[in-house]
Amino acid sequence: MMPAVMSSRLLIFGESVPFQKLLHVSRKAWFHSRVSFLHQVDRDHGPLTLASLGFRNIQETTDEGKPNKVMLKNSHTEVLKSRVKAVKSNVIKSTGMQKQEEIESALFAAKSFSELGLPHSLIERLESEGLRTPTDVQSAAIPTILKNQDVVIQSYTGSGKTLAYLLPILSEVGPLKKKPFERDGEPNKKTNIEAVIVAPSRELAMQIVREFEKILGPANKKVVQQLVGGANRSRQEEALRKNKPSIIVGTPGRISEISAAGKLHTHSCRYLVLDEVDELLSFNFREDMHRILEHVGRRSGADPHGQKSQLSKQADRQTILVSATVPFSVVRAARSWGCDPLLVQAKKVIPLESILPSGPINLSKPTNSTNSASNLQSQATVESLPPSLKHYHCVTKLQHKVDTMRRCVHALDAKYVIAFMNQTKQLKDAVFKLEARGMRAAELHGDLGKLARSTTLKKFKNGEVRILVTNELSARGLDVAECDLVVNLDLPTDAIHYAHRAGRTGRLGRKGTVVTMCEEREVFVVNKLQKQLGLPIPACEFVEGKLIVTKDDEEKTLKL
Ligand SMILES: Nc1ncnc2c1ncn2[C@@H]1O[C@H](COP(=O)(O)OP(=O)(O)OP(=O)(O)O)[C@@H](O)[C@H]1O
Repeated sequence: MMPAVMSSRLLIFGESVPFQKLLHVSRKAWFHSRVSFLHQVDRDHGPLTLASLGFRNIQETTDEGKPNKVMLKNSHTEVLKSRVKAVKSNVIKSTGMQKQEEIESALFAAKSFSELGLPHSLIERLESEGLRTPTDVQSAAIPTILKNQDVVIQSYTGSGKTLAYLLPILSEVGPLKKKPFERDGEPNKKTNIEAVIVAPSRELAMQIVREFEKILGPANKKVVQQLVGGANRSRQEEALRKNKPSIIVGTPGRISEISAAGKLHTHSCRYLVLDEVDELLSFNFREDMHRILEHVGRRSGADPHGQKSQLSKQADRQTILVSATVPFSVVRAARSWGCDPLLVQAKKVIPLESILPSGPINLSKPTNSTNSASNLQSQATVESLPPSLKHYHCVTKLQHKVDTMRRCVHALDAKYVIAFMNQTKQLKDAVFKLEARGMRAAELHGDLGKLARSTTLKKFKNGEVRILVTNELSARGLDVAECDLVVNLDLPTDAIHYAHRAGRTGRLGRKGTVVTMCEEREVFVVNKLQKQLGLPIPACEFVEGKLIVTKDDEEKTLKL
């Protein structure tokens, strides 16, 4: 039995850490079990996010009173602690053994990128792009990744998670990397592909490529190459051969296809990043993700099923998992794919081992034992949404939804609107109606060709199109800073989908509004979302060009 220690705020008796056990299971078997777990969670309990999970903010010990693996791996977080100011100290008195951790209470807020251990060349590039101050999640993630830790990065939409992993990678890979004298040890030998970044959609992968190119500068564009589906594969293979990029960014299908054809050599790759990892765990990507996880940063010739070879293989690459929403399936996958991974959030870095599948606890908010599971789960999902967002719902008949949206756009004087629908046919009809009423609208969905999709996105970004009517394709990752209104013309399937859709507005601290249109019979779904998200979504109407919150709802939501 593992003794559990009580903190002043938490009392959680834990599961035994499954990591060692997992090492005995063939990788294929556990990958598939992760996938089915994700589906199980979604089906049975609705969406789970990280903060809906339990944390042990304590160090554990073995029966003999020796520190266990969790304790030993915390030297890094100790280092981080020394760099930051602890805002609160939890004095944990335990049964005779044990140091304590205050990792969760440390405040990570660097005032400049130069405080984070990045090379000068990279900081110069950041400055020339007008990037001076890191966001909270960047302050926490960059030094952690630079210490070669496997990590799961979780923070709300639009908080800058891309640069949080991109900068430490560019610090070690490509022309801006640390000079030998800036490093602690010997410079690494140049390998072929040094970093692989996987994203679930073409648009997101292309956006990540643009972010890399922006930081690398025009002279170094060839360091990074995109391998996305829907584009000419032989041209991509030719570019790989000619340009010898150090970093590739792509979608699972295309990366695994080119890898299977023997045209992509990633065995000595140092970084594997899975952006929107919870989406990448979905059934659709299972085969391709399996291949990527088996090959990237894995030396060939090793026995894929032996425990020893798996351990040595695990040390070969650094695995970085990223999303605003992290269900427990991701936590388990991270433990299996990585080596003692850390969870990095905006203001805390904690060992992933300390997260439990039960008892949703959010350490950033005071809690007590009387909190219901749904309340705690709600707090969890809130962490995936920017705090500056305003949420409303509007009850309307199905046939009036588009007109109501038009009035909503006028009432809020929104300039960049993203409207989500679930079916392509209805989506096209909505665009038709909007255009007929003189609004500049365009459709964006998977049935469109690559060129049409990128042209539409460009038009939306440069303001030619005011309302982008789209589906789940655009819910994740799409970064249009100016987007000031998100409208759900159809309800999202669950709170996680709501969070990603909503997160297209209010990016990086900007203001944003989310309005969900629903029929009378659908109001119960909105009520459920309110509970799961732990935030008020009051009813509103659009009267005389103004958004008016319904009186009853104002009172109800105040009680939330
Ligand atoms: N330190 C910074 N200073 C200024 N702008 C930044 C900084 N970090 C990131 N940004 C910008 O903020 C925007 C949002 O960043 P990013 O897309 O990485 O967010 P995200 O957390 O990954 O969001 P999502 O979860 O929706 O994918 C981007 O346009 C990015 O260039």
